[in-house]
Amino acid sequence: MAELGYARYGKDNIRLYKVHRDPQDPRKQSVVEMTICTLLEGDIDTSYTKADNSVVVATDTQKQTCYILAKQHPIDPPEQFAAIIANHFVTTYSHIHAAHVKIIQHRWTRLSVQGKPHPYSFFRDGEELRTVECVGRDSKHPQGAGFSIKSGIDKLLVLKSTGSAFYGFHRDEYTQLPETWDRILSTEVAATWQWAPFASLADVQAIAPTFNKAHEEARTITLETFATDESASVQNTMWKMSEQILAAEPKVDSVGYSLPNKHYFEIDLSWHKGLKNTGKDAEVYAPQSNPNGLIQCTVNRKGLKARL
Ligand SMILES: O=c1[nH]c(=O)c2[nH]c(=O)[nH]c2[nH]1
Repeated sequence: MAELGYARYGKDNIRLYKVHRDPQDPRKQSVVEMTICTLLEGDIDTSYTKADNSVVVATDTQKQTCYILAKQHPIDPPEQFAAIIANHFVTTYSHIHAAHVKIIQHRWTRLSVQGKPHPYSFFRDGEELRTVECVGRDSKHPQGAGFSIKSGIDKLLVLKSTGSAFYGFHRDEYTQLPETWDRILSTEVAATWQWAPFASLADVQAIAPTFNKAHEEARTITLETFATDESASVQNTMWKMSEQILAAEPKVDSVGYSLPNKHYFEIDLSWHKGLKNTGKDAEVYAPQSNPNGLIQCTVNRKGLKARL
């Protein structure tokens, strides 16, 4: 009559902070703060259907494991740390066949005092996040053993006050939007890049420095393309960003963007003494919270579609 479909369980919102002290000067420090989600899959159906807790690696155990692994291993880059956690679960427990690990890394940027980087003080320079989604599988998993890793940037808020147009779009009896050759463009960037599959943890570890390099490249490409592209549309600008990330990082199979179009409406003030505030005279705008456009795409490296 009933059978279990989707079944995963774990600990969400595991908050973790790690300090690194310079061995030469222990007051010279760097810090990383992250929020982790672990979800396990495997031969766990009986915990749902038969109240059999013997197959349950408690969610508290999953949390403690993250702390212990953080003590024993580097947590930078987060891609490698996510793979270390996933690998632990699928190799330690023979009935766990996949571990899904998400990491959100929060910003702590070193602050400067009188122009000099301070050895142990940091500030939150924006809500931008670095993200990782890693799945580690053992050989009993239907997809076979290996690691899939998707890196990303989230909540990166940007605005340009000109250099964006939107015209030539389809018009019919439902269309009210006028064409524009000069508009404000603002979005909160969510970008992801999917790495080619890894056969083992050792393969992930072998390219560890590439993860930070790719993050920097993707961030720079996103920001610089946003700024310099004479944008014809959000669609076309995000395509240009995606193409460049694929070109910059050969081990990336596909790139995805999800960009809300955060509208700023012109305000007609002509009712007040003929004040000119539209078209080329527009200076005061009304930022809109909703509704917003939402433009998404995934751009694949040519020839790889089959494996994604
Ligand atoms: O860049 C844009 N893409 C759209 O698809 C769209 N639709 C819309 O109303 N404004 C915009 N802007």
